[in-house]
Amino acid sequence: MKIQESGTLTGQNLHLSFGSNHVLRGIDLHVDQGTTASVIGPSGSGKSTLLRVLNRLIEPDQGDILLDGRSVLKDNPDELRRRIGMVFQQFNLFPHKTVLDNVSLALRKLRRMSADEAREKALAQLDLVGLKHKADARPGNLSGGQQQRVAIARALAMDPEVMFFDEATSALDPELVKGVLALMADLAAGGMTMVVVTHEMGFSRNVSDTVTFMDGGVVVETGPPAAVFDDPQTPRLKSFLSDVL
Ligand SMILES: Nc1ncnc2c1ncn2[C@@H]1O[C@H](COP(=O)(O)OP(=O)(O)OP(=O)(O)O)[C@@H](O)[C@H]1O
Repeated sequence: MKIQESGTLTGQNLHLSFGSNHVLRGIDLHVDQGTTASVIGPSGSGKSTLLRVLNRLIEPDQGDILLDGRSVLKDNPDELRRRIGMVFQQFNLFPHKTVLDNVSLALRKLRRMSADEAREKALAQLDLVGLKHKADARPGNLSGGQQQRVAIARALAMDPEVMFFDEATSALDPELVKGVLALMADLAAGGMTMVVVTHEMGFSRNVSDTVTFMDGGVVVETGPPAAVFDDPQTPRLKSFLSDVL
């Protein structure tokens, strides 16, 4: 994996409404380059929406997004999405293409690599996630955990500065969750900058540098895992933790 020397990401006072539903109500989130921020909170609190706003799949109504201290809102949104890799709950692989083609396609189309170059890079990336031997398989013949590791390889192949994970293990059978979380932990330990929306409290506590607890579209508490999990300050976080731990 190529570790980037840039990738400090900041969301400032982000607001977003869907019609009359004010989903993000002034969110601040800061992730230093080389660190992992996890975002936790009850269903509907706005976690996924925050990720989509931070990579400009949805434009914020208000607020700013900075990469390495520079606002990116006036840039072409494709430029930001090129710099941020995204892994979704539902892998989003092309079912009719091989695993290798799934990983190499964007390298050829967006990075204009030759077929040989893209193949080489895709195989190296698949090797990193332990799936080089599945290069010629179709996604449907892989387990959910393997498919998610292919999706991670596909995102990493683009050399992103930051990786976003949106409940990457929520669709997996319990026995497959561990392998994907272990891969994510390896990436974090290797210095990747990551924002991880997760219901996996063990991962959040053990792997993150910071934990942000959202509820009702606001950040209720944020801090290092020990503070958030062992010394919650607000009734809302106390109640959430007593429900999920
Ligand atoms: N595309 C959309 N159009 C309209 N409303 C939306 C859209 N996406 C999300 N919402 C609404 O925004 C709110 C926040 O949803 P979001 O998916 O961000 O929450 P979440 O914290 O990620 O929840 P979960 O943990 O269940 O995934 C919800 O009320 C949801 O119904």
